[in-house]
Amino acid sequence: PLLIQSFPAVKLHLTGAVMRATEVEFDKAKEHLKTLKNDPGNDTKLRIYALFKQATQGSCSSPKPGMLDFVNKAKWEAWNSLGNISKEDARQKYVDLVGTLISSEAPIQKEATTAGDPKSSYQTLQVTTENNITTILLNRPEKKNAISRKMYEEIMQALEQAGKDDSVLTVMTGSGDYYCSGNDLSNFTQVGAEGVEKLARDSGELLTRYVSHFIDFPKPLIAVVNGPAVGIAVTGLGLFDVVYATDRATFHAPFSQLGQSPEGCSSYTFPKMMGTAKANEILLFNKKLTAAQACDLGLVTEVFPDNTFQQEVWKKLRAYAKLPKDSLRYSKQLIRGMEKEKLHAVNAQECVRLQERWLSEECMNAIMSFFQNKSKL
Ligand SMILES: CCCCC/C=C/CC(=O)SCCNC(=O)CCNC(=O)[C@H](O)C(C)(C)COP(=O)(O)OP(=O)(O)OC[C@H]1O[C@@H](n2cnc3c(N)ncnc32)[C@H](O)[C@@H]1OP(=O)(O)O
Repeated sequence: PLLIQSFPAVKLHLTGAVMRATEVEFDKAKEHLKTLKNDPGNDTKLRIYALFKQATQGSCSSPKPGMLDFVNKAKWEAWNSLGNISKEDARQKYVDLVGTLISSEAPIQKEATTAGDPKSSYQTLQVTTENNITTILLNRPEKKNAISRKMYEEIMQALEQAGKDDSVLTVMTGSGDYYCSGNDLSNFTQVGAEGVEKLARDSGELLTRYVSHFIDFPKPLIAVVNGPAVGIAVTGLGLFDVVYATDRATFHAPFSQLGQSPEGCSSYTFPKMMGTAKANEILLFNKKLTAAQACDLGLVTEVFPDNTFQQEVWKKLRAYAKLPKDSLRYSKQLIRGMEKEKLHAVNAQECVRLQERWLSEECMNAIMSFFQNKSKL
């Protein structure tokens, strides 16, 4: 219902009848769509809309709406971008896309409502345990899962619980069309009576603790990157043990553009992983990577087609989660243990530099510019 309310055009078209071979599947997908609990985000809603139009009416032939008619122009562009794909192909893609959205919510709906379970008390996350896997779902899809102060605290709390619970693996993933758009820029606009210096100090302390939770996490930690990742959601990936990404994901760490500097230990993990020259393009010059490029550079373990991403990844993870828990834990300790001290030192150094950066004119201008709607990435 959330999806339908927020995108009335889709509702309008859901009433149309389609007399085709996949009619039953297509009709089922339309019904399933109405049961989605989480808003999948504008990009996905536009794709659903476009596939629906193509499946029911064929290629787009209507005139392009005017420049100022933003909503209809975005819808027209999404539909037009499907070109000449057949109605049958569009119908299949529609069914696949809805299936992916539903399956990404399925395990969550089953467990998140357990009465008295501390996992159900999060405001910015959904945390569930099933099949020996604890999943931390970043759950602010309307803000592209930007990490607010509350969310930083809740992720740390969820990691502490997951580190101690009976699960074998811990997974982090995003709700909606983004994995995560990085630090919530409004974290820097909430200046208290004690001024910006205090805000920068508190932010540095928060970030140091946040990154430390990843450095010290004792079990295999897996990122299921379901869409674009920005800023700290990219840099922190160097502290995960395995990173699976949809081919729709992009990886962007635009620090100099934002007047900031690298964090999440990326000033150490990225050059080590991919070589200094490649790391510099990303960390100094804001290069946005495709999923395939990120995989070639070693930041991503494997890339999957978007329409089978959830099925393929979760099948793999369920198999891994049957492996002996202690063996995995000790193996991770051997692989990562030697570097822990170094990583904590890098984290501390990065946070000191960031505290200075957050007080700089370069950074303040970039944040103001974003909120005045002048600059998106
Ligand atoms: C405690 C301090 C710790 C600091 C740690 C430091 C970390 C460094 C970083 O993480 S740097 C990266 C910071 N992130 C950004 O600069 C991303 C900013 N966002 C964008 O450029 C765009 O929103 C986008 C490209 C991610 C998505 O664009 P799109 O057009 O698809 O969607 P919208 O812009 O309409 O987004 C929907 C709403 O979400 C809000 N939003 C998205 N990202 C952020 C964000 N990072 N911070 C705050 N708000 C964000 C956006 O404003 C829209 O909100 P609205 O519907 O209320 O307008």
